Amino acid sequence: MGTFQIEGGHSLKGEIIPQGAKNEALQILCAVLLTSEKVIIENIPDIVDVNKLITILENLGVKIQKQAKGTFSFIADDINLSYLESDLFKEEGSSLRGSIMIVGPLLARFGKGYIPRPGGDKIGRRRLDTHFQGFINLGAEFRYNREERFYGVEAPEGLKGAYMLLDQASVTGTANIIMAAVLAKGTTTIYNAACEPYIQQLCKMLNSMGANISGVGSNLLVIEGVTSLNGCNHRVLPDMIEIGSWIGLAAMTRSELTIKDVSWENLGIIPETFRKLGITLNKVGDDIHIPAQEEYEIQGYIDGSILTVADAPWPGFTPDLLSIVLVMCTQAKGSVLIHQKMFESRLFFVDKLIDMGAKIILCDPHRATVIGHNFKSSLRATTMVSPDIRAGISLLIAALSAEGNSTIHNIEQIDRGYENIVERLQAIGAKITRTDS
Ligand SMILES: CC(=O)N[C@H]1[C@@H](OP(=O)(O)OP(=O)(O)OC[C@H]2O[C@@H](n3ccc(=O)[nH]c3=O)[C@H](O)[C@@H]2O)O[C@H](CO)[C@@H](O)[C@@H]1O
Ligand SMILES: C=C(OP(=O)(O)O)C(=O)O
Repeated sequence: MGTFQIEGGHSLKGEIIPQGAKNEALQILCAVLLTSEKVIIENIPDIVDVNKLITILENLGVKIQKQAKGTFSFIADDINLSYLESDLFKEEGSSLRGSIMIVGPLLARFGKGYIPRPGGDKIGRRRLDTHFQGFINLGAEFRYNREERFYGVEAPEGLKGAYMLLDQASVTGTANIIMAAVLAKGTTTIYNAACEPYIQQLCKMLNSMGANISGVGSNLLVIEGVTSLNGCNHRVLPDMIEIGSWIGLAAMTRSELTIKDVSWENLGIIPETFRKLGITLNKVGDDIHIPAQEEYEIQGYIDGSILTVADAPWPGFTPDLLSIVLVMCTQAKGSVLIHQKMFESRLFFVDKLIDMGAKIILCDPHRATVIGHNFKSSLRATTMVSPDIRAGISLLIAALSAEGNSTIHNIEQIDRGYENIVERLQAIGAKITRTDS
């Protein structure tokens, strides 16, 4: 188990370059299975979840070559479908959430797709009905082995386009159905589609491969099926969740930071949400410049009532930044209600912040009220265990702000989604070291 040792209470300074987006990369990597031609992807983050998916692709027979840091070529011209029935696949496929998105492309191209119950954060129920109902709508037969928790879809005669209204705007579900539908016969209409930048990027990539998807960026996608797709070059966007994490870090440590090349146009409501919490964000070209701020004051509503930050499908605020916003508010001037609507077990980590001296009331599993200290008293250093990826980075930010030495165990959770974090934080002045045992 890996551990971070952190000496907190120091302000940081400098530039930080965001990695490529984890959740986009996971979709884009699965899409290489849709063609036998060469696909080149740039800006792939070097993080555990992405590397696990690359291993799965390798075991499926995809020829993969590293061309430069973050740039790989993929050729899926000789796929080994027997891997899907192996014990190795049961182990590897269940170790991350993103593996679920190999099912759509495999079903579309080879008429069958299997997956063990995928892993990912333990942050509440994470059902897969939207994915499989979508495949059934396209004509696939579905089976589920309850004992082994193993899912399968088959369509020996091929898929047929259909109209569907998704029961929820699932991000990976929409990606999976899109990847199945691009090679289906006829027209598929997906209403209540998720439209996060991850999905928009996937659609752009698929269109550049010869797919015919319209409505990109909206919740109504129309896909005219084609018989085959060709290769392409694709570049993954900067990770908006990492960008939000660095904004939270700058605020909590009262540091001046510049986050480079953030792709402002793809950040949606994220900058405005941080501004409502009193953070100054300057747009300098495509960078975010955050000046060192002695304090940041949470704005109220026009009628004077307390601000709520809640998650929602895009263009709403992403649930993956709520833990970071929460930790940041522990030192804000004012109070806020954090409402995590999507996941029912994602706020329990606040116990650790309460141990550190934060003023938080967990109202119920979905809602927490935070009363900021306005830096009148700092958080206390402590020893903690990272429960999930975003709680993990939030605890790390708390530790960097707290006076004294903190220890965070189970940092493998953070490794899932943050590249080379120790070196990158050290480069801006953080006192952090890592031990692995
Ligand atoms: C690998 C990957 O890309 N993971 C992301 C993806 O997970 P993932 O695609 O697994 O998440 P889903 O979008 O399917 O659903 C997330 C949760 O929100 C609930 N839900 C979803 C849509 C909706 O309209 N109403 C609703 O209540 C679902 O029931 C579920 O509990 O999207 C999540 C939601 O942005 C992010 O937290 C994850 O980081
Ligand atoms: C919940 C997340 O990831 P995953 O869906 O891969 O568990 C996340 O990135 O915050």
